[in-house]
Amino acid sequence: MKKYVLIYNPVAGDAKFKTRLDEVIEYLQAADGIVIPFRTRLKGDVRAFVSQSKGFATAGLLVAGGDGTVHEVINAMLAESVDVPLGIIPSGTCNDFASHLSLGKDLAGCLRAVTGGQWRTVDVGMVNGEYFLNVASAGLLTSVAHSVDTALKNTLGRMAYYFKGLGELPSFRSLRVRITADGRTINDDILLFLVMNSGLVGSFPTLAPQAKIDDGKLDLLIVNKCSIPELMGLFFSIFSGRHIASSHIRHLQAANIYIECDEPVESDLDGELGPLLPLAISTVTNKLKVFRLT
Ligand SMILES: Nc1ncnc2c1ncn2[C@@H]1O[C@H](COP(=O)(O)OP(=O)(O)OP(=O)(O)O)[C@@H](O)[C@H]1O
Repeated sequence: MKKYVLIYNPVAGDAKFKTRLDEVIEYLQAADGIVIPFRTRLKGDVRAFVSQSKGFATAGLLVAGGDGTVHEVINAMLAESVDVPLGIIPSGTCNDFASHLSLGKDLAGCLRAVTGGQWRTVDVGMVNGEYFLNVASAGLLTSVAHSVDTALKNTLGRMAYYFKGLGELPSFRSLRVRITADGRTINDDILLFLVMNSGLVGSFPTLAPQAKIDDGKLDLLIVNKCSIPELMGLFFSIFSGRHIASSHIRHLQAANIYIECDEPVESDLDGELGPLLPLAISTVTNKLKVFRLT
């Protein structure tokens, strides 16, 4: 019998995943599996559960939630040296990393990836001692994911993010940053930066077209200071991938990135509140396995 644990966030996305637990149990049992479910509550309880369930979850660890829940789970797995594949059941608002893996809202499809037993190794990022799976960022729009009210997210979904983001535009000032990326130094007035693993962030699929989740590198995308009309133009050019060529954008790939700013700026890691700048970011390879579609 294959043994799994399932960590699920009851309030992620539209808060509906919890009504489908029976389907998950039925699917896994039909494939000779047994699962212990764990309902997330407060920050930190995931790590305690992962530590205690270590000897049980020999076939895999499953997570149902959004990018924030996956973030907590991978941090717990890596801190506790849990070396089993991770199965992602996307049920959050954006689910960027899962979308990059082509895991959609089809529950049976995600479970098929788990019971199929095929996995791949993916990179993770590390910033000031904490792991991130998809993105570390700071500046304009980057606090939106962790500052939007959960109830609003449950009802409006992604629109809640977009409304909140639009509200930030008129009052935002640029940040003076110094960035060192694999020995190259950049001094710029910027609106925001994103350090990406998959390149799929905020449901925009093409933010870093060259990004790969197993190349040992992270993709740094900087939006330099510009006017609101220029920013809006940039925003629309993302859909065609033309933003990369814009004079307001700087894009590079690096394995080690150090970002500092004169002000105490907050960062965001996978949609959760991250540490204040400065950020010492590096790529960690060959530490995390994820189930993949066959
Ligand atoms: N039982 C709970 N009640 C309230 N909040 C919870 C509970 N369990 C987890 N959380 C919080 O939910 C947040 C993570 O949500 P998650 O990011 O997975 O979903 P989302 O915000 O809907 O999706 P996404 O990040 O993909 O846009 C974390 O901040 C975590 O502390």
